[in-house]
Amino acid sequence: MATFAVPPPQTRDWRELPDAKTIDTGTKRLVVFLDYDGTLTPIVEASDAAVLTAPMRASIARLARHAPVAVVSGRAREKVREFVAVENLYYAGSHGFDIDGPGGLRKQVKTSAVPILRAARSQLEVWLRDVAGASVEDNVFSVSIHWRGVAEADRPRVAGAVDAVLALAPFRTTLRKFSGKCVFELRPSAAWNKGEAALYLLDMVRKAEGGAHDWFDGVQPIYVGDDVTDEDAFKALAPFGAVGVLVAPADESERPARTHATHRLRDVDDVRAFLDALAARAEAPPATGDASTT
Ligand SMILES: O=P(O)(O)OC[C@H]1O[C@H](O[C@H]2O[C@H](CO)[C@@H](O)[C@H](O)[C@H]2O)[C@H](O)[C@@H](O)[C@@H]1O
Repeated sequence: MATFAVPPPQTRDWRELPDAKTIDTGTKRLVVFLDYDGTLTPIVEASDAAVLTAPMRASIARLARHAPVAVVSGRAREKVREFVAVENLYYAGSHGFDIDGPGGLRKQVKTSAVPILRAARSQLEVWLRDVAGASVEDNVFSVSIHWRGVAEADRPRVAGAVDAVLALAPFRTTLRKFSGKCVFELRPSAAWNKGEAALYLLDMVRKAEGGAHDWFDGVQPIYVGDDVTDEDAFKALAPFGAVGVLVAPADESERPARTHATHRLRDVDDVRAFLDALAARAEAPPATGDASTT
């Protein structure tokens, strides 16, 4: 059997990444993955206030006319679908545990954990009801415990409540804790994350297009995200030559210092301009030798 070595993905300081204007998208077929919070909408105080603007919706819809587009979010699939409200996209909610897409595609990972997550959420609501500014968000296949609005002095109480609930049976064996931007997340214990979901979706796009295994040689995956949970996807897609775009404002204190992304953008406005540039490229393919997005 032939073997080949896949180089390990590189981590690097995000401040040293080139910005997305320099991406050579070549003539390959694009497959675009988009995180939601912090990527398509700015980070805001109240989770439910992070609604998509009409211009961003139009840019996503425009690109989706030319390339498969997937939204990969920590939010519940139904909620992110409702917020984005563009048809014919792939939607992966709860960090990829709950997926749907065109043609009736449906994949749910660890459905057995859903009632356990519901029970954990109820416990957390009790533990946190006296902590001003804390909130518990039901993402169906995950639970988000928000502490952005919690006073500095009370933040240890939030972390303590999450750890106390996670120490109880059956949670301690079935759930795992992760951290994001001013949020703790409980997810099912499983070898699944945004990276696995992105690989699954890439293969589903291949199947939908009737591609054989050499189909992967002709595609250019692009993943745009801003949070630590997106690092799994940057890493998983790297062997496919993916362009990983980190949305990282210069003053962003919530960014990890090192990333598996290959490029960066400053903010949500830059993301929209980037999506428009990709769509424009598909509408008027660049002449040979001029394949960048600008
Ligand atoms: O994977 P994502 O689409 O980036 O979702 C990650 C979490 O995003 C949301 O929380 C974050 O954004 C909120 C709105 O800007 C902000 O208030 C919060 O502090 C952030 O953590 C969402 O509410 C979570 O459910 C997602 O898991």
